[in-house]
This record gives sequence, structure tokens and C-alpha cells, in this order.
Amino acid sequence: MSPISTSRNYSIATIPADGIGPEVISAGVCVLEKLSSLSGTFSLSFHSYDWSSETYKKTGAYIPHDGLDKLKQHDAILFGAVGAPDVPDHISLWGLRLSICQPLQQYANVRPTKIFRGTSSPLRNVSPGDLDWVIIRENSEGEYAGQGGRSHRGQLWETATEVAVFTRHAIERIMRFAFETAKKRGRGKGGKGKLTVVTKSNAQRNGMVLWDEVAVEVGKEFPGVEVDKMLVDAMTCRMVLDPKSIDTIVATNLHADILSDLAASLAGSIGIAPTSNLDPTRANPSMFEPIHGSAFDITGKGVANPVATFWTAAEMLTWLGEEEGAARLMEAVENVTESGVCTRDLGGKAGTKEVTEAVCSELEKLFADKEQAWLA
Ligand SMILES: NC(=O)c1ccc[n+]([C@@H]2O[C@H](COP(=O)([O-])OP(=O)(O)OC[C@H]3O[C@@H](n4cnc5c(N)ncnc54)[C@H](O)[C@@H]3O)[C@@H](O)[C@H]2O)c1
Ligand SMILES: O=C(O)[C@H](O)[C@@H](O)C(=O)O
Ligand SMILES: [K+]
Ligand SMILES: [Mn+2]
Repeated sequence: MSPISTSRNYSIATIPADGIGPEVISAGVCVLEKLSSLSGTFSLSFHSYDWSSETYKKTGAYIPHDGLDKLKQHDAILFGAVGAPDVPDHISLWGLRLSICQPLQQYANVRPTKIFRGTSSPLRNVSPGDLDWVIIRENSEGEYAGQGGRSHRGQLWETATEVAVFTRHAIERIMRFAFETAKKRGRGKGGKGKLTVVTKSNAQRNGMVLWDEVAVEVGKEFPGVEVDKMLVDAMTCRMVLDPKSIDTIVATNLHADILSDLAASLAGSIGIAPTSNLDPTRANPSMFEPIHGSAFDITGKGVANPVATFWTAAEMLTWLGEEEGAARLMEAVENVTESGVCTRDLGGKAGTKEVTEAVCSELEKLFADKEQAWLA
């Protein structure tokens, strides 16, 4: 059957950047192109930006002066990873990722994790379905507010401060987003949603106390959602010992950054989990990236797991309104993990290329099956 004429086109900015970023982004673009051509109902135009640590070393800047205006012309941004061995990590992170997320007000960072069929958790007696979480990370302030300074350099009394900033405005909007996410997922008592608010209000007695108070206030708008509160240190134990008891988690910028790498590893590998940096108001494009970094230790070896980027691509499609394409892509990815074609971080032997090819073939199979079902 010939594909139905394409009615929806999306303009996607890609920023592969550093390390394994270019390897996984080219794999992601490859499966997205395969999916859109098979579906025939939507198309994607990609525009690649070469903003990276190499660009920084050559020009002194990661993003050119008109860069953000350029990004605003796209429907979404697909990002790889930033960080290079010869550039300090704070220069690269603030130069690229945070220079996009913060001005574009991508304040909600969404980090789902689950165990894929055919893969296993390092936890005992935990199988697919037992660990299925989404972490909502505050993405605009907290420990990443950019406030602080350093003085008396080189002296015995040298001083540095890194000030965590919490505002009612930003806490309210992230809590509302987290409660809505929990409600939509519909777990917990009566299927009305379940949210765990992660905090550290025993030691941090100002910002984190405001965080807790606003969580309670916003919670009143969501009477059905089951809520509990956990100190972040105890939360790590619960994630390891009782993963079934968790569904949606909301945490500060830094706490959620740390918990989400743990979450991905408990589900099998950091190489599978996605990240969405969302501007829920949709005034600006949102940015989608695998959760991992540039992974210097495996760069250029062809072994990077592209699954995190495939799941990221599916999250991007969902955000753009292409839920059916996203579901098809996830089905293909899980069929592939189930068949045993996995990179070595998941215990397999395949390289990035083999996994990408397997997902493309699986997509072809899924669309052929769908066509058969129509003809029957
Ligand atoms: N959002 C981002 O772009 C982002 C995120 C995290 C770290 N970083 C940066 O990346 C650099 C390296 O950081 P790091 O080593 O702490 O974290 P990392 O995520 O790059 O790597 C941690 C470990 O996980 C492995 N790994 C990561 N992704 C993988 C994949 N797709 N497949 C298989 N294995 C994978 C790596 O080989 C490494 O052993 C630093 O410069 C850091 O600042 C950037
Ligand atoms: O934003 C950060 O903290 C880090 O670069 C990175 O670890 C991430 O998760 O994006
Ligand atoms: K990344
Ligand atoms: Mn991280």
C-alpha cells in the first residue's frame, strides 16, 4: 500500500555536541527517518547545529550570539551530550546545556525509567513492570541557580559559595506539573495517581522547607493523588529495596539529577533512559536528550547504547502530538531488546549500528504486519 500523504511536518534542531553524542544522535535520526517514512502521516526536517566543545575551543563560545533565536524557530531540539576531557565540566555544561534550558524556560525535566523486556535489573527478584517510574526534576533553579562566587583566590582563606535558590513561583509550577503527571499515570489508590516528594528539609531549613510547604499547598488542588514525602538519602534505599512502591517522583534540580542516574542503572543501564527538558507553556521549543553524558571512555568505539536516544525520540514525538508513532517506536525497541540484540552495557554483544539496524528492521516488520491486518 502506498503511504498516505504526509500532512504534518516538524522542524527538528539537532545538537549532537560531544563524545558519544554524535554517535547516538545519528542513530536516533536514522530510526526517526525510518519511522516517519513508514508511517507516511508525518515528516521531520532535521537541521544540525555544530555547537560543541570543539566549536568552543575554536571560537570561544558554544552558542553563537543569534543561536537561541535560531533554536526558537524549530518545533523541538534533539540534543546529544556535552563535555570534553580538555574543557572543564562547568564550562561545557553551563556553555551549552544550561545556556539552552534556562533561557528557554524548559523548567520541567522529565525522566522516566523502566525495565525493558529481555533485559534485567541488577536488583534481585525485580522484573519488567516492577520498576516503572518517572522522575520530575526541577530544571530552572535550586542548586543550579548560578548564584555564588569565589574570592581570595590562592589564599588560605579562599572562599567559594554555591547558593541554592528556591522561589515560590518555580516550586509551584514544578509541583503542579508533577501532580498532573502522577494523575495522568493513574497509579496508587483508586488509580488516581501517586507522587513522592523528595526533600532534604531536615538539614536544609529554608529552601527545602518552602519546597515542602508549597508541595502541600499545590497538593490540595489534586485531592485524589496519593502523596508521600521522603528525605533524599532514605529515597535511595527505597529505590533499591522497594521499587514497586514508587511511581512519580518530584525532586530538586540536583537531587533528581543524582536519583535519575541511579534509577536508570537500577533498570539495567544508564544507556536506556531519556530526558525531556520541557517548557510546558509551549512558548519555546522543548529539548530532548538521553540522560547520559558524553562518555569519554567509550567514544568512537561504536559500542554506545542508542536505546536512551530512541526512547528520547519517542518522548519528543509524544510531545509533538505523534503518540501513535512514539508507541510504534517503543514497541520496536522493546522487541529488539527482547530478541537479545543489545549493547554490552546491557550484557549483549551488539554495537550501536547493529542495534540501530535491528530497530529499523523491526519497524519495517511492525508496519508490514499492520498493513496485513488492514488487508485481512
Ligand atoms: N546532559 C549532558 O549533556 C550531560 C549529562 C551527564 C554528563 N555530562 C558530561 O559528560 C561528561 C562525562 O560524564 P560522566 O562520565 O560523569 O557521565 P556519562 O554519562 O558520560 O558516563 C558514565 C558511565 O556510563 C557509561 N555510559 C554513558 N552513556 C552510555 C551509553 N549510551 N551506552 C553505554 N554506556 C554508557 C559511560 O561509558 C561511563 O562509564 C562530563 O563532561 C559531564 O559533565 C553531560
Ligand atoms: O545537568 C546536569 O546536572 C548534568 O549535566 C547532567 O548530569 C544531566 O543529567 O543532564
Ligand atoms: K545528554
Ligand atoms: Mn545527570
